[in-house]
Amino acid sequence: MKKQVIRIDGEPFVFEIGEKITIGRIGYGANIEINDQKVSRQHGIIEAVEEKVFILDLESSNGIFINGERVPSGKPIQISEKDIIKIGSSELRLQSKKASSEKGTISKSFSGHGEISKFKETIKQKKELQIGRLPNNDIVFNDPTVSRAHARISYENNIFWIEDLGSVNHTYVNGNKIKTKTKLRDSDVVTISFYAIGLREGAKDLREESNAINAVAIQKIYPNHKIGLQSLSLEIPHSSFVALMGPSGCGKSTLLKCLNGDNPATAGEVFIHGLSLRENFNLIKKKIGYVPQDDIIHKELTVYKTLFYAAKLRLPDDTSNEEIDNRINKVIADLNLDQDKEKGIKSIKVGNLSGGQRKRISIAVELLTEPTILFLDEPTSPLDPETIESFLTSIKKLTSNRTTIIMVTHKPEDLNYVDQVIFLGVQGHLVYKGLANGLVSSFEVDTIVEVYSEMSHIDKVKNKYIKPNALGYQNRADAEIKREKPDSLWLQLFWLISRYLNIKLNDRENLFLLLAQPLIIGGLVCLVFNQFRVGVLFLMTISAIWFGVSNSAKEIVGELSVYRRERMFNLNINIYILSKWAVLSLIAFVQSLLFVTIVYLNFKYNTYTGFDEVYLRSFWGSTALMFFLSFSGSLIGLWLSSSLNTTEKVMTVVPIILMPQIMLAGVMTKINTTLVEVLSFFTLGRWGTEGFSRLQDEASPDSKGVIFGQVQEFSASAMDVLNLYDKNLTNEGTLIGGVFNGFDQNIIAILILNSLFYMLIYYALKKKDSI
Ligand SMILES: Nc1ncnc2c1ncn2[C@@H]1O[C@H](COP(=O)(O)OP(=O)(O)OP(=O)(O)O)[C@@H](O)[C@H]1O
Repeated sequence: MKKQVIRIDGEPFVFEIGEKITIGRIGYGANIEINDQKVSRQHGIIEAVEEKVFILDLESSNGIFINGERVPSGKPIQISEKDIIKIGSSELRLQSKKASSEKGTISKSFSGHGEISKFKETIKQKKELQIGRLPNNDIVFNDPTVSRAHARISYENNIFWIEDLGSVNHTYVNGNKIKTKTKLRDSDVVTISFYAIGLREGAKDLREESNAINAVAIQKIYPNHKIGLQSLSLEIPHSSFVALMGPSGCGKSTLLKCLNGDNPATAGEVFIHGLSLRENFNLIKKKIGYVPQDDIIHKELTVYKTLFYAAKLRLPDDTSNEEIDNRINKVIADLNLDQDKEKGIKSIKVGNLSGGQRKRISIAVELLTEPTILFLDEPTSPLDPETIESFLTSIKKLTSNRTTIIMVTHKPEDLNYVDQVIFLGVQGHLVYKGLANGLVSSFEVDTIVEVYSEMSHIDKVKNKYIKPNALGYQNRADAEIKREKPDSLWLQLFWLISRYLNIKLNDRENLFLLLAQPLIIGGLVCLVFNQFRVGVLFLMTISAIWFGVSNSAKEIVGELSVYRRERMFNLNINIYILSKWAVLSLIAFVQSLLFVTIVYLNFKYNTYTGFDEVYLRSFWGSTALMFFLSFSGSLIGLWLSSSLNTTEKVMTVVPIILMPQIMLAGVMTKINTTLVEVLSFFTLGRWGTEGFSRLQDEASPDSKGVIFGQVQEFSASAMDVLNLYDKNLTNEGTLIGGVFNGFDQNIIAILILNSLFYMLIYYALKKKDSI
């Protein structure tokens, strides 16, 4: 339906062609109410007949003036964008359509669906209207980002009020989140997800009104001064399927990330369904689906669990399991993933699916939130032609559900499925936007391959460059985007831990190896040491550190695409680190327990060692220390995993981190210079071995033992026995003095190192944020 916009004292009011709009004094049920005693109760009418708009004076007392002249009453007068219409002290102007579409801002008003004056009356009569997702509300917005009971509009003491009912995604008035019950004026616009409500006009879905995307003069310059995108403007209508093409490195992914907020433009502004991406990022991010080039799912989980955890992490907390089940079934059906009803895809592990199915599961994850725009970065690249056909057919079907799809592709055959094409030439120049079948002819060539070849030459690209039209636009790219916390940090932690545990438990082979590690290494320690000595403690320390580092080193780098996508959505960095740490600690505990049990039993009951009194003392103390060292090691591993971008690099660096733990522990060789001592402060190897020795020292009674085959009396403790073998681990070193001279102090030293590693992990993860 075509629309016209009239501005009343600057406030827009949208109406449909063919609709009669009444103008009158406030309180008398007119469509446009003016708060002015000079305005009659029924003052005039505005009506649009096709492209022409007329105004009629209903024999009002004080008349209607056009450009200073009073119009005769009872006679429709045609008005244009240039006319200034005065009614009482208010000024009305017909809005230029050109201006509204170029500026790309949302019209703040509503179609009204013929209910314009009734809305206020309804609130007055009912005293309050509740808005929410469930059918028992007075106004139902059936969308996962709307809470069950989201907000309430009420009428008290002749004033209209709006109040948020503790919703997950909040209620906004004129773009500002409301925290308390707030007065609602006629001109105010309440937004809840992509729905808007105004007193004058009632409720409407913003997605029906405006382009899915309006990009106004956006440009991207990377911090290294590389130009990612030359200034360009774009309008993408809703429910369209758009291909984004261009030669390698021309800026397709850059454009995609500017449009979806993953890495925003450095100039210009993007509007999603009329809402500024920057100002409304926290809302918009929940209604955008984005599947980057890499899959955003874990191979170890089943399809159902993948979707279940994604739903738990992304949908509002008040979404019931039944609603989640329904959504999972719907997205599976929407993507044609339920064809094999017999076997059922839900129980299959993602790792056992084909590339095409995996891509669809990544998309299914995104569809759970019913995104209004779906961004896909080269989804068809790894697929064979037959799979592409069924894949794109199911993707295209989504547009009939009001989803707009923007897909980066290199494949000319993909154009058979899309409505529009955006083509970028080298160095980020926009050279074509329009219908798919007009692409080749617009370049006066015969094939798409030729378009690629032409647009790889900068001189040809410059001739075709479509400069942006951004008249009157103010650059607001500096406006700050604040990330919102997830609804509940505890729930996020709970679901992340639960998912991570599931991933670990489902990877049976790896789990078996993790548990085999302490048994094999612990067994070897018992085998090679026929007497309990400091070397055993040293190896316990190094094993603990090694377990921690190796368990965690691949854990972040291996799921970087999942991390990035979830971070963009609402992942909290501290919660993410804690979830990793919690599960890794559990593994570390089991490993430590197994290791210590073997060593303890061996040296206590294996008489071959010849020591009655010297064995691993303090079973639980040793287990606790080994566990503590192992989870400290896992922080080192997580730090490597978060700061390096490939698993290969991480594995290369692991020995560089591990060797100093061995060399600087004071066991292989004496700590005999200040420099070595200072360096040893930064190793867990040093504090761990020393801690173990002190633990033994404190836990052992003065003892008697067999050394070098002779029974000797010891006035001191087992620690001295150990030191008879190796005096290297001493505190005779220069700097240590009395500061860390004790078991407690060893623990404090490790805690200090842990804090340092934690900060390094946080910093490395934070650095991955583009906004
Ligand atoms: N984070 C970044 N920092 C600096 N330069 C970047 C960054 N990301 C991309 N670029 C540069 O911006 C240009 C556009 O890159 P982009 O990845 O958007 O191209 P593309 O068209 O998607 O490439 P491809 O088809 O190969 O995926 C390239 O020259 C690239 O090197």
